[in-house]
Formats: sequence, structure tokens, C-alpha cells
Amino acid sequence: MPLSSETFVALAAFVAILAAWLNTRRRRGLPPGPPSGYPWIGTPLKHAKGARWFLYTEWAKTYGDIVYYMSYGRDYVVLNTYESARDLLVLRSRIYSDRPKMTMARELVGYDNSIALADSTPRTVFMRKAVQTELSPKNLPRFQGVQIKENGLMLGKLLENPADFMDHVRIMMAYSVFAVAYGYRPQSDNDELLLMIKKMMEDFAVFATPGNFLVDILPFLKHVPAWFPGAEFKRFGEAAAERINAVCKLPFDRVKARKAAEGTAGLSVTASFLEMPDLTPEKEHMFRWSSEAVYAAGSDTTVSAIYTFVLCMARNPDVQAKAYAELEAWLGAADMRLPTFEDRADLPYIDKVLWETFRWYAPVPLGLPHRLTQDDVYQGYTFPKGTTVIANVWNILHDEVMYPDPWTFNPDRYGNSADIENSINQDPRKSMFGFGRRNCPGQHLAEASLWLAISNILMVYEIQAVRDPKTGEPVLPPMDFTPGAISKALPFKVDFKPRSARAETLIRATYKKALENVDI
Ligand code: HEM
Repeated sequence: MPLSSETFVALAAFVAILAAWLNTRRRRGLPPGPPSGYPWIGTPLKHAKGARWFLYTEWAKTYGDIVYYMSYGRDYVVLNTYESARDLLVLRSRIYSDRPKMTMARELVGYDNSIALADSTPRTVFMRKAVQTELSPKNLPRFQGVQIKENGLMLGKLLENPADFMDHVRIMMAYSVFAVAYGYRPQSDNDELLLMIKKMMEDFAVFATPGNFLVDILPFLKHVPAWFPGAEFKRFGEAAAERINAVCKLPFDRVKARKAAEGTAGLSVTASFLEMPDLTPEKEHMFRWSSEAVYAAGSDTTVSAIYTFVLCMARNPDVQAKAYAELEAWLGAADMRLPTFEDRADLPYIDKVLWETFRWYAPVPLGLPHRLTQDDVYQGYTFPKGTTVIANVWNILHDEVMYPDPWTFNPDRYGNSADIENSINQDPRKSMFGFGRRNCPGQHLAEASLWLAISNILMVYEIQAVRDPKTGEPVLPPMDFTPGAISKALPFKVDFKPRSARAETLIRATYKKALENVDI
């Protein structure tokens, strides 16, 4: 009797599960970890409440710094210390730099073309290098104009409508990183392309969540045709692929058209790509995905850092006062001006406030997962080939030995900033931007935008906790963050109070100038 297609899929699934289960049972020498639960299903995490980094941190207390678990037939190792993350992801990066298999995202939607989710192939290395070069400290000054303009708009909007500060910050970061990528400013939040990007990021959150798609667990299901009953995932994948392809195509084509019409494409990462010699169709395809990565990876991450900064300033008025004292001493009070990039070396405390913001709540608390490409042995434990390796950056940055009293927001913990390499409290940038061959290529851009924003806000505004209308007591913003891969403070309220009449005049003048240049 011929098998129906449903029976065939069920049988194939059973055989795949059995094989994976038998395989996991044979292992010896794995690190300790939580009980495996059901055969093959292992430790199901989908339903674990709250952020994953808290769960991993709890496990570290019970099982040790290196924790193993198995979930749906896959091996996972969580590294909870800086040393283990460095030893493996940096010092053995040759075998720890691929990304986990994600059939839905990588194969069906097409993220195998991207930088962040593709394996560490020569193609990925080429794309990373191209982005890294464009965003190296030497090449960043060409984007300062755009950063200063978006910053000026944000400062003005904070005066007009402080209650919506989260929107103002989001728009500042998103628009400036978009302009870095493509050299123009979206018209509004309802810009068709921005809406598409928003949808694309929502898609991403759906298929980046482990366990959301059976096809990630049983990859052979990718061969099921889209019309097959129950194959909604195929149709979702096709729609998501259309969106990401459009996002890679539309703004890039606009820059190309400008170059064709005007002979130059302005100043942007894409414009530089288009100037490259030997621009073959294959290279152009890679550049489309590289430009997309600048926006996709650079907007929410930097927004998250500013939200954390605002939250921490409202909770720590003493730190804020010290930061302002440094700014005032260098830039004046009666005749104040806004800090510019040239002032950075003379404002060491502001750097420390930024680093402490990074440490206190890293925007990407678990980094991105790496995949091991061959069996390995570390500290007497065996890690099987194919293991997904996760650095618990959140736990590393709250390590009580490296960062005594980790929940205290204390910029002074870094000592003299000229000597951050020798600080007792390690430079948090060593962990929060990831590790080894896959570390963040946008680090310098992120830091520059964030430094400008926080130094400017501190210069002209005092961030205050709102007052309880009945008691008059300050209501500190809660320490509540979203649980996703890029974690952000949940909406909270604070007051932005201009520091003086002079500060207000300066904000208005800066805003006016930024508005005049808004479309340039
Ligand atoms: C505060 C802001 C940012 C944080 C905290 C951050 C953090 C990270 C982390 C943790 C990773 C994964 C590293 C690893 O796998 O070990 C990463 C990768 C990446 N970041 Fe960032 N990032 C930020 C801003 C940016 C910006 C502005 C860009 C713009 C270009 C960017 C582009 C990328 C790209 C393309 C990757 C993928 C690299 C790869 O897979 O090889 N990031 N980032």
C-alpha cells in the first residue's frame, strides 16, 4: 500500500528523532547541566519565563561556569565567564566561528546571504571586511555631519515633547544609521521602506526564536511544497524572503540611480561600495546584504544603549552631577557650547559613563550564538561537533570578581580611562561586542554615535525621575527589560529639564540649524 504524504512525513520525523536521540545518548564527557527532560526534546526552553540570560545565570550557580544542555536533539554549551569565552571563541576561533543551522531563517528566507547568520566562509569574511573598513575609526569622521544633525533634532524634540523621549531617541539612532548605510534620510516613520524594514525585523524575531518552526528541528521538512497541508511555514518563509530581498534592493538601487544621474552617490557605505573596482554582480549582491546589515544591526542595538543610559541617569543623580561637572569645567556654563568629537579626549568621565552603561545592561546580553565545526576538548570536557556555543555576556558583565558590586552604576570602577587596558574592572567592550572572528564590525560607529548623544544630552538636560503626584517622592524607573536577542528597557517615564536658560537657547539654536539641514 503506498504511503500517504502525511504518513511519510510522520515516519521520517520519527526516524530523524530516534537517530538524534540515540546519538545524544552515546555522548560522554559533556559539561554538567540541567536534567535532559524527555528523550530528544531535552531541556525545552521555549516556555522558560523571562530572559534566557537569567536562566543561564541561575544554571551557572548550580552547574558551574560551563553548562551543557540538549534541546530538540541539538547540543548547547553556555560559557559564563570571560576566560572561557576568550579561550574558545577568540583563541580557537578557527573552529568556533560558524553560526547555528537555522533552516527557516538561513535557507528558506535567505539569511545565508547575510553577514550575521551565515557561516564563517570566505564570502562572510569579504563582507565583514568591507563593512569594517567603511566603519573603521579612520573612515568614521565623514559621518559626523549626519550624526550631529540627528542629534540636534533629538535635542530639540526633547524640549518640545519630553514625554515621547523614547521615540526621539529611536528616530535619531535609526535615521542616522540609515543615512550612514545609504546617504539619505527617510521622510518619516511612515516611509514605505522603514515600514518594510520594521516588518522584516519582526519576521526576524519570529524565526530567530528557537523552537518556533518545526523545520528548524527537522530540516528535511524544507522540501515540503508550499501547498502542502500544514506547510504555513513555507508560505511565511516566502513572504519574509520577499521582504528582505526588497529591503536589500530598494535603497541600494536608489543610491545606484543617483550615481548614474549625478556621477556621484554622496557619502555612505553603499556609495563607497559602488566606487569599488571590479564590481561584479556577485560582489554587488554581497554589498546589498552588507549595507542592509549596517542598518539592521546598528539601529536597535544603539537605541537600547541610550534607553539604558537615560534610565541609569534618572536612578543615579550623583553620577549625572559628576558628569555635568566635567562637561561644565571643559565647555563652560555661562557661555556653554555642545561637546563635539574633538572634545572626547578631554572628557574621560563621559567615556566611563558610556562603558558603565554598556556593562550595566548590554544591548545584546547573549551575543550571537557561535557553532563549533569539529569535536573539541576544553577543561576536560568534550564538546561535540555542531554544538551551539553561547557566551552569557550578561553574566560576564555582572561577575562579582571582575566587577565588584555589579548592580551599582559606578563609572569610577574603570580608574583612569587612559589606562582602561589595566583597569581592575575589565573594559566591558571586550565582551559586549562579541568575540573573535565574529565580533561586531560596527563597534566604532556605535560608540561614536552613543558618545555624542550622551555627552550632548548631559550638557543641556538634567534627567530626573518623575515625582509621585501625591507624595512628591521620586519614582525611579524600574529595571525591566525585554527578553529578546536585542534587549531594551521597557517603556518608562523620566523628566528632561533644560539645565538653564542658556542651555535652552542653545538647544533651540541647535534644533533650528538641524531643521534647516534636515534633507541634506
Ligand atoms: C551598542 C551597539 C551594538 C552592540 C552592543 C553590538 C553587539 C554585537 C554583538 C554582540 C554581535 C555578535 C558578535 C559575535 O557573534 O560574537 C554583533 C554582530 C554584528 N554587529 Fe553589532 N553591535 C552594536 C552596534 C552595531 C552597529 C552600529 C553595526 C553597524 C554596522 C553593527 C553591525 C554588526 C554586524 C554586521 C554583526 C555581525 C557580525 C558577524 O556575524 O560576523 N553592530 N554586534
